[in-house]
Amino acid sequence: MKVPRVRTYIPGFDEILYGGIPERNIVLISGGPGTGKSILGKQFLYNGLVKKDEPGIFVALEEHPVSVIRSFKHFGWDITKYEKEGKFTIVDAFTAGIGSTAQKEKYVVKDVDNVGELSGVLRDAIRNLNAKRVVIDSVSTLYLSKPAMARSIVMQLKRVIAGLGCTAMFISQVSAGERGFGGPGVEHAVDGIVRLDLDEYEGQLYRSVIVWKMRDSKISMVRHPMDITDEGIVIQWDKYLRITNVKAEIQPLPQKEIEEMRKAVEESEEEKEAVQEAEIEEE
Ligand SMILES: Nc1ncnc2c1ncn2[C@@H]1O[C@H](COP(=O)(O)OP(=O)(O)OP(=O)(O)O)[C@@H](O)[C@H]1O
Repeated sequence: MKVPRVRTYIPGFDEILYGGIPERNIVLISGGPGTGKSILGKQFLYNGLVKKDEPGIFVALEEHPVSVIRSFKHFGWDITKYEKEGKFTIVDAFTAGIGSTAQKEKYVVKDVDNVGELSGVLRDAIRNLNAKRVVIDSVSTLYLSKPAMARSIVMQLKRVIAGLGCTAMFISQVSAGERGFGGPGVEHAVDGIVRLDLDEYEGQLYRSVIVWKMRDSKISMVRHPMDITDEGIVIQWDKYLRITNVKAEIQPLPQKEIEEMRKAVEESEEEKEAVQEAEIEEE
């Protein structure tokens, strides 16, 4: 059975996922510092609004809400327009409501150590906006001081988010050079894992992305080169990064695989349209 997909519209990302993220999946976006995790999450939300008119929520645990808006704007993504229309909001789990700007925020989590409070605020926000996309930046902040609780925290959030029909990215911070994605409890609890990397070879930094797992989906099995541009993230889905002991080089992917990915993306779009048409006819 074909699973409905949520297109990210991030150049190259839907291709390496063979059509997009399966609906209601919770995807861990894992990576070291500066690898582009936050940008990827923001682009996922912004594209949902622009391309599909799908409301979105950004849970800010690492950045002040003002900085969150600024970094959307840095890429030319006018998120305030959607905020005014009631289609986008920030859940402020950063300021604890302290400060004049913070007091204007509608959705504030006072105690981030209380996942019940966060889930409650998030549930209200999803219902009020009729949100379809959620990004938590970063989920690892929630269990930094209590790793044994990581799995139950992630499961509680997953129940609320997937239960209300949303698809989400959970950003997970790992140390530069660390091989894992966020601890065994979390890695098995989430539906998908995408890892962003920044590696140095011969004095040059290379950005890359690899899909480690995605429930109910075929995935690209190679590491793809990735760029951060003034318009956001661009994944070179038709190339892979070949790393040997001494060097890394960008290689083209076989044409057959390129065609298969391109076709899967086209089909997922056609299927969504067919479902929408069927729904309209039913009404
Ligand atoms: N316009 C741009 N062009 C190229 N690179 C950019 C641009 N804007 C930001 N970057 C790069 O994006 C990186 C930051 O990305 P992002 O904030 O998503 O990282 P992150 O993975 O969330 O990091 P952290 O976990 O440290 O917060 C910066 O290191 C910066 O070099």
